[in-house]
Amino acid sequence: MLLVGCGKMGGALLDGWLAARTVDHVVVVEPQGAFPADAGAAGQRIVRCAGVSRIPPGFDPDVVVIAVKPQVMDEVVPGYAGFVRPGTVFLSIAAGKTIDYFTARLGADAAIVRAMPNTPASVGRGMTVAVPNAAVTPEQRRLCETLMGAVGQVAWVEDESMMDAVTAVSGGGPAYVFLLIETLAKAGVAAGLPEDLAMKIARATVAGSGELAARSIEPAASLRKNVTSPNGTTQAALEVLMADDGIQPLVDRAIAAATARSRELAS
Ligand SMILES: NC(=O)C1=CN([C@@H]2O[C@H](COP(=O)(O)OP(=O)(O)OC[C@H]3O[C@@H](n4cnc5c(N)ncnc54)[C@H](OP(=O)(O)O)[C@@H]3O)[C@@H](O)[C@H]2O)C=CC1
Ligand SMILES: O=C(O)[C@@H]1CCC=N1
Repeated sequence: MLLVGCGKMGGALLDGWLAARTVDHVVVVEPQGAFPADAGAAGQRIVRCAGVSRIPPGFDPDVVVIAVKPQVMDEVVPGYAGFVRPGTVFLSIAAGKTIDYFTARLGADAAIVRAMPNTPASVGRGMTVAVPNAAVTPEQRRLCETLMGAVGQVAWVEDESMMDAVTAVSGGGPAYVFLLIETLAKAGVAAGLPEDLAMKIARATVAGSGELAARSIEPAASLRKNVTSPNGTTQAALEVLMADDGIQPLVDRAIAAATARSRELAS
């Protein structure tokens, strides 16, 4: 594997792949980012290069993971056109950047999977949605499925235009959940709790609820109803959160803004 960019998301994926031992030989192109502490553990060879020109000659990766920011893509991607070979698939995790964007710079023969993972991949609980181009072979699709499946769940779509909304919902989703922890804790402080206790119970509640949602087969609405005693305290809160001007229109606006931003990043 060749990993181009090992920042927050590329690093999270590499952490997950190393922990799951999905990869054993990775060349990482990363100007100055941090490396996982266990990089190069027994049986794993992780080679770091400061730039594309430093990649060991003859290195022939089965997959090139593109994990740099969309804003530097124009200067980075053309440098990897030399890796377009029948046995190599490009796996982009960039927000906004379309398959056409990559074929314009790598050539029409390039096998490209556009994917959108999220940072819980670093603990094996990621969610990745992916779309392949016509040059991707069934074997390459399986390889990408194996990589993304090693760090969480995978869903494939055939309609690439869905990727903007996917980016808004699951790509950025962890940030909204962490914001929920912050807002719950702040509200707890406003209601009279000490800051450390408010943060502890907010974090544990979101983490525990996430785990319950992951393990339960009940729909989210049922899990919500299980907490909501008739005329109890949760109902009082939900009447505020589920009012016409409550959380739904706010989240609708947030997701619309992120979706629009993903479309803007395409060019
Ligand atoms: N963060 C997230 O939760 C998610 C991010 N993504 C996508 O992942 C991609 C990376 O985002 P993120 O990890 O957040 O960003 P980061 O800035 O954390 O990571 C990008 C990394 O690429 C490095 N880099 C810059 N130029 C080059 C280069 N020429 N060659 C190789 N590496 C280079 C950067 O180094 P330096 O800092 O030194 O410039 C940095 O470490 C983006 O396209 C984003 O849309 C997708 C899903 C979720
Ligand atoms: O904020 C971003 O643009 C990236 C894509 C999804 C999560 N982080």
